[in-house]
Amino acid sequence: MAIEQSYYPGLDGVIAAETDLSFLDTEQGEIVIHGYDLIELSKSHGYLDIVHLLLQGTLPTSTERTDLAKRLSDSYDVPEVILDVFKLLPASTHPMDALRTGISVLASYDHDLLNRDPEVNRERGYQLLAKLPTIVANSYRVLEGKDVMRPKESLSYSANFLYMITGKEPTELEERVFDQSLVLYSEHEMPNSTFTARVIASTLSDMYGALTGAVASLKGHLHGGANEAVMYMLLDANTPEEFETLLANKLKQKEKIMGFGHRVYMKKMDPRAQIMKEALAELSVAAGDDRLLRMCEAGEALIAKEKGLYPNLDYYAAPVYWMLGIPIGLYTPIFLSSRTVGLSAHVIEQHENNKLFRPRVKYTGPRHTIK
Ligand SMILES: CC(=O)SCCNC(=O)CCNC(=O)[C@H](O)C(C)(C)COP(=O)(O)OP(=O)(O)OC[C@H]1O[C@@H](n2cnc3c(N)ncnc32)[C@H](O)[C@@H]1OP(=O)(O)O
Ligand SMILES: O=C([O-])CC(=O)C(=O)O
Repeated sequence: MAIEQSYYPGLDGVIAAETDLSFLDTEQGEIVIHGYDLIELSKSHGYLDIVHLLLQGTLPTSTERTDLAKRLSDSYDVPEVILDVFKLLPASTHPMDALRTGISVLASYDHDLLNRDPEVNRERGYQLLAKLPTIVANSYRVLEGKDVMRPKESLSYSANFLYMITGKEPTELEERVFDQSLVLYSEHEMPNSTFTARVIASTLSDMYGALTGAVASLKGHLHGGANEAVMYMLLDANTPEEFETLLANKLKQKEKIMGFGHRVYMKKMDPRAQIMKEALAELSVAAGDDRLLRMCEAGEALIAKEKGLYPNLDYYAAPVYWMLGIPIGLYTPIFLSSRTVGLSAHVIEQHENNKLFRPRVKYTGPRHTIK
Protein backbone atom coordinates (compact mmCIF):
# COMPACT_ATOMS: atom_id res chain seq x y z
CA MET A 1 0.00 0.00 0.00
CA ALA A 2 1.31 3.50 -0.84
CA ILE A 3 2.43 5.42 2.26
CA GLU A 4 0.01 8.33 1.51
CA GLN A 5 -2.95 5.92 1.43
CA SER A 6 -2.19 4.61 4.91
CA TYR A 7 -1.75 8.02 6.54
CA TYR A 8 -4.26 8.74 9.33
CA PRO A 9 -3.62 12.08 11.09
CA GLY A 10 -3.23 11.54 14.83
CA LEU A 11 -3.23 7.76 14.05
CA ASP A 12 -7.03 8.04 14.32
CA GLY A 13 -8.51 4.54 14.09
CA VAL A 14 -5.12 2.87 13.61
CA ILE A 15 -4.52 -0.43 15.46
CA ALA A 16 -1.14 0.08 17.15
CA ALA A 17 -0.76 -3.07 19.25
CA GLU A 18 -2.18 -6.44 20.16
CA THR A 19 -3.18 -6.60 23.81
CA ASP A 20 -5.18 -8.77 26.18
CA LEU A 21 -5.38 -5.96 28.74
CA SER A 22 -8.24 -3.75 27.59
CA PHE A 23 -10.47 -2.72 24.71
CA LEU A 24 -13.05 0.05 24.18
CA ASP A 25 -15.93 -1.93 22.68
CA THR A 26 -17.98 0.95 21.29
CA GLU A 27 -20.52 -1.42 19.66
CA GLN A 28 -21.47 -3.12 22.93
CA GLY A 29 -20.77 0.02 24.99
CA GLU A 30 -18.20 -1.69 27.22
CA ILE A 31 -14.75 -0.77 28.49
CA VAL A 32 -13.33 -4.29 28.58
CA ILE A 33 -10.60 -4.77 31.20
CA HIS A 34 -9.08 -8.24 30.76
CA GLY A 35 -12.57 -9.63 30.11
CA TYR A 36 -14.65 -7.54 32.55
CA ASP A 37 -16.60 -4.32 32.00
CA LEU A 38 -14.88 -1.46 33.84
CA ILE A 39 -18.18 0.19 34.72
CA GLU A 40 -19.46 -3.01 36.35
CA LEU A 41 -16.11 -3.43 38.11
CA SER A 42 -16.31 0.14 39.43
CA LYS A 43 -19.60 -0.72 41.14
CA SER A 44 -18.50 -4.02 42.64
CA HIS A 45 -14.71 -4.08 43.04
CA GLY A 46 -12.05 -1.86 44.54
CA TYR A 47 -8.85 -0.51 43.02
CA LEU A 48 -6.63 -3.28 44.41
CA ASP A 49 -8.83 -5.84 42.64
CA ILE A 50 -8.13 -4.08 39.35
CA VAL A 51 -4.41 -4.10 40.19
CA HIS A 52 -4.58 -7.87 40.67
CA LEU A 53 -6.61 -8.30 37.49
CA LEU A 54 -4.16 -6.34 35.36
CA LEU A 55 -0.93 -7.63 36.87
CA GLN A 56 -1.91 -11.25 37.67
CA GLY A 57 -4.69 -11.80 35.13
CA THR A 58 -7.48 -12.68 37.61
CA LEU A 59 -9.70 -10.95 40.14
CA PRO A 60 -8.26 -11.76 43.58
CA THR A 61 -9.60 -14.13 46.18
CA SER A 62 -10.01 -12.51 49.59
CA THR A 63 -6.63 -13.95 50.71
CA GLU A 64 -4.96 -12.62 47.56
CA ARG A 65 -6.55 -9.20 48.19
CA THR A 66 -5.21 -9.13 51.75
CA ASP A 67 -1.75 -10.26 50.57
CA LEU A 68 -1.71 -7.57 47.88
CA ALA A 69 -2.66 -4.83 50.36
CA LYS A 70 0.18 -5.99 52.64
CA ARG A 71 2.65 -6.28 49.74
CA LEU A 72 1.92 -2.65 48.82
CA SER A 73 1.84 -1.19 52.33
CA ASP A 74 5.19 -2.87 53.10
CA SER A 75 6.71 -0.75 50.31
CA TYR A 76 5.01 2.65 50.84
CA ASP A 77 8.25 4.34 51.96
CA VAL A 78 10.35 6.06 49.32
CA PRO A 79 14.08 6.80 49.24
CA GLU A 80 14.55 9.96 51.35
CA VAL A 81 16.53 11.50 48.49
CA ILE A 82 13.30 11.92 46.49
CA LEU A 83 11.90 14.19 49.21
CA ASP A 84 15.25 16.03 49.33
CA VAL A 85 15.10 16.59 45.57
CA PHE A 86 11.58 18.03 45.94
CA LYS A 87 12.96 20.47 48.53
CA LEU A 88 15.47 21.72 45.95
CA LEU A 89 12.83 22.42 43.29
CA PRO A 90 11.36 25.93 42.84
CA ALA A 91 7.98 26.24 44.59
CA SER A 92 6.40 27.00 41.20
CA THR A 93 7.14 23.45 39.98
CA HIS A 94 3.99 21.61 38.92
CA PRO A 95 3.48 18.39 40.95
CA MET A 96 3.28 16.52 37.64
CA ASP A 97 6.86 17.61 36.87
CA ALA A 98 7.93 16.71 40.40
CA LEU A 99 6.32 13.29 39.89
CA ARG A 100 8.24 12.82 36.64
CA THR A 101 11.43 13.67 38.52
CA GLY A 102 10.52 11.34 41.41
CA ILE A 103 10.01 8.40 39.03
CA SER A 104 13.40 9.15 37.43
CA VAL A 105 15.06 9.07 40.84
CA LEU A 106 13.41 5.71 41.62
CA ALA A 107 15.16 4.24 38.57
CA SER A 108 18.53 4.93 40.21
CA TYR A 109 17.51 2.69 43.13
CA ASP A 110 16.60 -0.29 40.95
CA HIS A 111 19.64 -2.57 41.11
CA ASP A 112 18.33 -4.83 38.37
CA LEU A 113 17.51 -2.08 35.88
CA LEU A 114 18.60 -4.00 32.78
CA ASN A 115 16.38 -6.99 33.57
CA ARG A 116 13.20 -7.11 31.39
CA ASP A 117 11.92 -10.44 32.74
CA PRO A 118 8.10 -10.24 33.19
CA GLU A 119 8.32 -11.20 36.88
CA VAL A 120 10.92 -8.50 37.52
CA ASN A 121 8.86 -5.97 35.57
CA ARG A 122 5.75 -7.00 37.54
CA GLU A 123 7.57 -6.44 40.83
CA ARG A 124 8.56 -2.97 39.51
CA GLY A 125 4.88 -2.29 38.82
CA TYR A 126 4.00 -3.19 42.43
CA GLN A 127 6.83 -1.07 43.79
CA LEU A 128 5.67 1.92 41.73
CA LEU A 129 2.06 1.43 42.83
CA ALA A 130 3.18 1.34 46.46
CA LYS A 131 5.41 4.39 46.25
CA LEU A 132 3.55 6.76 43.92
CA PRO A 133 0.93 7.84 46.50
CA THR A 134 3.77 8.81 48.87
CA ILE A 135 5.56 10.64 46.05
CA VAL A 136 2.43 12.37 44.71
CA ALA A 137 1.16 13.54 48.10
CA ASN A 138 4.56 14.73 49.27
CA SER A 139 5.53 16.43 46.01
CA TYR A 140 2.72 18.88 46.70
CA ARG A 141 3.37 19.14 50.43
CA VAL A 142 7.09 19.82 50.04
CA LEU A 143 6.58 22.34 47.22
CA GLU A 144 4.04 24.14 49.43
CA GLY A 145 6.55 24.19 52.31
CA LYS A 146 4.47 21.78 54.39
CA ASP A 147 5.75 18.87 56.49
CA VAL A 148 6.30 15.51 54.83
CA MET A 149 3.40 13.15 55.47
CA ARG A 150 4.34 9.56 56.32
CA PRO A 151 2.02 6.75 55.17
CA LYS A 152 -0.35 5.16 57.66
CA GLU A 153 -0.21 1.41 57.11
CA SER A 154 -3.36 0.77 59.14
CA LEU A 155 -5.45 2.50 56.44
CA SER A 156 -6.53 0.94 53.14
CA TYR A 157 -4.52 1.84 50.02
CA SER A 158 -6.99 4.53 48.92
CA ALA A 159 -7.68 5.87 52.42
CA ASN A 160 -3.94 6.22 53.02
CA PHE A 161 -3.45 7.99 49.67
CA LEU A 162 -6.19 10.49 50.51
CA TYR A 163 -4.94 10.86 54.08
CA MET A 164 -1.43 11.74 52.90
CA ILE A 165 -2.88 14.36 50.53
CA THR A 166 -5.38 16.05 52.85
CA GLY A 167 -3.78 15.32 56.23
CA LYS A 168 -6.99 13.84 57.64
CA GLU A 169 -8.44 10.35 57.61
CA PRO A 170 -11.28 10.16 55.07
CA THR A 171 -14.86 9.24 55.89
CA GLU A 172 -16.18 5.94 54.55
CA LEU A 173 -17.90 7.83 51.68
CA GLU A 174 -14.77 9.81 50.79
CA GLU A 175 -12.65 6.64 50.77
CA ARG A 176 -15.16 4.78 48.58
CA VAL A 177 -15.53 7.61 46.06
CA PHE A 178 -11.77 8.16 45.82
CA ASP A 179 -11.16 4.42 45.38
CA GLN A 180 -13.83 4.36 42.66
CA SER A 181 -12.09 7.22 40.84
CA LEU A 182 -8.85 5.18 40.90
CA VAL A 183 -10.72 2.21 39.41
CA LEU A 184 -12.10 4.42 36.62
CA TYR A 185 -8.70 5.94 35.82
CA SER A 186 -6.81 2.61 36.05
CA GLU A 187 -6.69 1.51 32.40
CA HIS A 188 -8.18 2.65 29.10
CA GLU A 189 -6.76 0.76 26.12
CA MET A 190 -4.44 2.96 23.98
CA PRO A 191 -4.56 6.62 25.03
CA ASN A 192 -1.63 8.86 24.13
CA SER A 193 0.19 8.18 27.43
CA THR A 194 -0.06 4.39 27.09
CA PHE A 195 1.06 4.60 23.47
CA THR A 196 3.99 6.77 24.61
CA ALA A 197 4.96 4.21 27.25
CA ARG A 198 4.77 1.35 24.74
CA VAL A 199 6.78 3.27 22.15
CA ILE A 200 9.52 3.89 24.73
CA ALA A 201 9.39 0.29 26.01
CA SER A 202 9.67 -0.98 22.41
CA THR A 203 13.30 0.18 22.27
CA LEU A 204 13.82 -2.15 25.27
CA SER A 205 14.20 0.92 27.45
CA ASP A 206 13.10 0.42 31.06
CA MET A 207 9.77 0.84 32.85
CA TYR A 208 10.82 4.07 34.59
CA GLY A 209 11.67 5.68 31.25
CA ALA A 210 8.35 4.50 29.80
CA LEU A 211 6.50 5.95 32.81
CA THR A 212 8.28 9.30 32.79
CA GLY A 213 7.33 9.60 29.11
CA ALA A 214 3.74 8.75 30.04
CA VAL A 215 3.77 11.45 32.76
CA ALA A 216 4.79 14.05 30.17
CA SER A 217 2.07 12.85 27.82
CA LEU A 218 -0.63 12.75 30.48
CA LYS A 219 0.19 16.27 31.67
CA GLY A 220 -1.11 17.84 28.45
CA HIS A 221 -4.55 19.50 28.56
CA LEU A 222 -5.85 17.42 25.68
CA HIS A 223 -5.25 14.34 27.86
CA GLY A 224 -5.02 13.98 31.67
CA GLY A 225 -4.28 17.66 32.30
CA ALA A 226 -7.92 18.34 31.39
CA ASN A 227 -9.09 17.45 34.92
CA GLU A 228 -7.15 20.39 36.40
CA ALA A 229 -8.25 22.69 33.56
CA VAL A 230 -11.91 21.77 34.19
CA MET A 231 -11.61 22.76 37.85
CA TYR A 232 -10.03 26.14 37.05
CA MET A 233 -12.88 26.74 34.59
CA LEU A 234 -15.50 25.88 37.23
CA LEU A 235 -13.83 28.24 39.71
CA ASP A 236 -14.18 31.08 37.18
CA ALA A 237 -17.96 30.98 37.72
CA ASN A 238 -20.19 31.03 40.79
CA THR A 239 -23.56 29.86 39.54
CA PRO A 240 -24.92 27.56 36.80
CA GLU A 241 -25.95 30.67 34.82
CA GLU A 242 -22.47 32.20 35.06
CA PHE A 243 -20.92 28.89 34.03
CA GLU A 244 -23.20 28.69 30.97
CA THR A 245 -22.18 32.22 29.98
CA LEU A 246 -18.50 31.39 30.45
CA LEU A 247 -18.81 28.28 28.26
CA ALA A 248 -20.86 30.11 25.63
CA ASN A 249 -18.12 32.77 25.41
CA LYS A 250 -15.46 30.11 25.01
CA LEU A 251 -17.45 28.51 22.20
CA LYS A 252 -17.84 31.91 20.52
CA GLN A 253 -14.07 32.29 20.64
CA LYS A 254 -13.71 28.78 19.15
CA GLU A 255 -11.95 27.55 22.29
CA LYS A 256 -11.99 23.87 23.14
CA ILE A 257 -14.00 23.14 26.27
CA MET A 258 -11.97 21.05 28.67
CA GLY A 259 -13.63 17.85 29.87
CA PHE A 260 -15.69 17.40 26.69
CA GLY A 261 -15.12 15.15 23.71
CA HIS A 262 -13.02 12.05 23.34
CA ARG A 263 -11.24 10.42 20.42
CA VAL A 264 -13.22 7.21 20.86
CA TYR A 265 -16.52 8.38 22.43
CA MET A 266 -16.81 11.71 20.58
CA LYS A 267 -20.59 11.65 20.15
CA LYS A 268 -21.48 9.91 23.42
CA MET A 269 -20.86 10.43 27.10
CA ASP A 270 -17.75 8.65 28.40
CA PRO A 271 -19.41 5.94 30.57
CA ARG A 272 -16.86 6.61 33.33
CA ALA A 273 -18.08 10.23 33.55
CA GLN A 274 -21.58 9.05 34.51
CA ILE A 275 -20.16 7.12 37.49
CA MET A 276 -18.25 10.18 38.71
CA LYS A 277 -21.36 12.32 38.17
CA GLU A 278 -23.25 9.98 40.51
CA ALA A 279 -20.38 10.18 43.02
CA LEU A 280 -20.53 13.99 42.83
CA ALA A 281 -24.25 13.82 43.60
CA GLU A 282 -23.53 11.65 46.67
CA LEU A 283 -20.82 14.00 47.91
CA SER A 284 -23.15 16.97 47.32
CA VAL A 285 -25.84 15.42 49.51
CA ALA A 286 -23.30 14.64 52.24
CA ALA A 287 -21.95 18.21 52.12
CA GLY A 288 -25.42 19.79 51.84
CA ASP A 289 -24.06 21.76 48.88
CA ASP A 290 -24.94 20.91 45.27
CA ARG A 291 -23.65 24.09 43.61
CA LEU A 292 -20.83 22.36 41.68
CA LEU A 293 -23.15 19.57 40.57
CA ARG A 294 -25.71 22.08 39.28
CA MET A 295 -22.99 24.03 37.46
CA CYS A 296 -21.64 20.86 35.83
CA GLU A 297 -25.11 19.75 34.78
CA ALA A 298 -25.81 23.16 33.26
CA GLY A 299 -22.50 22.99 31.36
CA GLU A 300 -23.21 19.45 30.19
CA ALA A 301 -26.64 20.45 28.81
CA LEU A 302 -25.27 23.57 27.08
CA ILE A 303 -22.38 21.77 25.33
CA ALA A 304 -24.70 18.94 24.22
CA LYS A 305 -27.11 21.50 22.72
CA GLU A 306 -24.50 23.76 21.12
CA LYS A 307 -21.85 21.25 20.01
CA GLY A 308 -23.34 17.75 20.33
CA LEU A 309 -20.41 16.89 22.64
CA TYR A 310 -20.51 15.03 25.95
CA PRO A 311 -18.43 14.90 29.13
CA ASN A 312 -15.39 12.69 29.48
CA LEU A 313 -14.17 11.29 32.81
CA ASP A 314 -12.13 14.41 33.63
CA TYR A 315 -15.23 16.66 33.60
CA TYR A 316 -16.81 14.96 36.60
CA ALA A 317 -13.63 13.70 38.31
CA ALA A 318 -12.49 17.32 38.79
CA PRO A 319 -15.40 18.50 40.99
CA VAL A 320 -15.34 15.17 42.82
CA TYR A 321 -11.68 15.76 43.72
CA TRP A 322 -12.51 19.33 44.75
CA MET A 323 -15.21 18.09 47.11
CA LEU A 324 -12.74 15.56 48.55
CA GLY A 325 -10.49 18.50 49.47
CA ILE A 326 -7.71 17.59 47.02
CA PRO A 327 -5.48 20.45 45.77
CA ILE A 328 -6.01 21.04 42.05
CA GLY A 329 -2.32 20.49 41.21
CA LEU A 330 -2.67 16.87 42.30
CA TYR A 331 -5.59 15.91 40.04
CA THR A 332 -3.41 14.81 37.11
CA PRO A 333 -0.73 13.17 39.31
CA ILE A 334 -3.53 11.10 40.92
CA PHE A 335 -4.70 10.09 37.44
CA LEU A 336 -1.13 9.00 36.62
CA SER A 337 -0.79 7.18 39.91
CA SER A 338 -3.95 5.20 39.24
CA ARG A 339 -2.96 4.59 35.59
CA THR A 340 0.41 3.20 36.73
CA VAL A 341 -1.17 -0.24 36.92
CA GLY A 342 -2.33 -0.06 33.30
CA LEU A 343 0.96 1.45 32.13
CA SER A 344 3.02 -1.19 33.94
CA ALA A 345 0.91 -3.98 32.46
CA HIS A 346 1.38 -2.50 28.96
CA VAL A 347 5.15 -2.22 29.42
CA ILE A 348 5.31 -5.85 30.59
CA GLU A 349 3.25 -6.91 27.58
CA GLN A 350 5.40 -4.85 25.19
CA HIS A 351 8.63 -6.33 26.55
CA GLU A 352 7.18 -9.85 26.38
CA ASN A 353 6.23 -9.59 22.72
CA ASN A 354 8.29 -6.75 21.36
CA LYS A 355 8.41 -5.10 17.98
CA LEU A 356 10.13 -1.72 17.73
CA PHE A 357 7.68 1.10 16.91
CA ARG A 358 9.05 2.92 13.89
CA PRO A 359 6.39 4.35 11.56
CA ARG A 360 6.95 6.24 8.29
CA VAL A 361 6.01 9.77 7.18
CA LYS A 362 4.14 11.46 4.40
CA TYR A 363 6.90 13.81 3.24
CA THR A 364 5.72 17.32 2.31
CA GLY A 365 9.11 19.06 1.99
CA PRO A 366 11.09 19.93 -1.12
CA ARG A 367 13.45 17.71 -3.16
CA HIS A 368 16.55 19.37 -4.62
CA THR A 369 19.32 18.23 -6.89
CA ILE A 370 22.82 19.32 -5.90
CA LYS A 371 24.49 20.83 -8.96
C1 LIG B 1 -9.29 11.09 30.41
C2 LIG B 1 -8.90 11.84 29.18
O1 LIG B 1 -7.73 12.09 28.93
S1 LIG B 1 -10.18 12.28 28.18
C3 LIG B 1 -9.62 13.65 27.22
C4 LIG B 1 -9.47 14.89 28.06
N1 LIG B 1 -9.26 16.05 27.20
C5 LIG B 1 -10.15 17.06 27.13
O2 LIG B 1 -11.16 17.08 27.79
C6 LIG B 1 -9.75 18.20 26.23
C7 LIG B 1 -10.92 18.67 25.38
N2 LIG B 1 -11.25 17.71 24.32
C8 LIG B 1 -10.55 17.70 23.16
O3 LIG B 1 -9.67 18.52 22.90
C9 LIG B 1 -10.86 16.59 22.15
O4 LIG B 1 -12.19 16.17 22.27
C10 LIG B 1 -9.91 15.40 22.31
C11 LIG B 1 -8.46 15.88 22.26
C12 LIG B 1 -10.14 14.68 23.63
C13 LIG B 1 -10.14 14.39 21.17
O5 LIG B 1 -9.69 15.02 20.04
P1 LIG B 1 -9.70 14.44 18.55
O6 LIG B 1 -10.21 13.05 18.50
O7 LIG B 1 -8.36 14.68 17.99
O8 LIG B 1 -10.78 15.34 17.82
P2 LIG B 1 -10.66 16.88 17.44
O9 LIG B 1 -9.96 17.66 18.46
O10 LIG B 1 -10.12 16.94 16.05
O11 LIG B 1 -12.19 17.25 17.47
C14 LIG B 1 -13.13 16.94 16.42
C15 LIG B 1 -14.09 18.12 16.30
O12 LIG B 1 -14.81 18.30 17.52
C16 LIG B 1 -14.49 19.55 18.13
N3 LIG B 1 -14.23 19.32 19.55
C17 LIG B 1 -13.76 18.20 20.10
N4 LIG B 1 -13.64 18.37 21.42
C18 LIG B 1 -14.05 19.62 21.67
C19 LIG B 1 -14.17 20.36 22.86
N5 LIG B 1 -13.82 19.84 24.01
N6 LIG B 1 -14.63 21.62 22.77
C20 LIG B 1 -14.99 22.16 21.60
N7 LIG B 1 -14.90 21.48 20.44
C21 LIG B 1 -14.44 20.24 20.48
C22 LIG B 1 -13.19 20.01 17.45
O13 LIG B 1 -13.05 21.39 17.46
C23 LIG B 1 -13.37 19.44 16.07
O14 LIG B 1 -14.26 20.27 15.36
P3 LIG B 1 -14.03 20.56 13.77
O15 LIG B 1 -14.15 19.21 13.13
O16 LIG B 1 -15.12 21.50 13.46
O17 LIG B 1 -12.65 21.12 13.66
O1 LIG C 1 -8.52 7.08 26.03
C1 LIG C 1 -8.06 8.22 25.88
O2 LIG C 1 -7.68 8.69 24.78
C2 LIG C 1 -7.93 9.14 27.05
C3 LIG C 1 -8.64 8.63 28.23
O3 LIG C 1 -9.85 8.71 28.31
C4 LIG C 1 -7.88 7.96 29.26
O4 LIG C 1 -6.66 7.86 29.14
O5 LIG C 1 -8.48 7.51 30.25
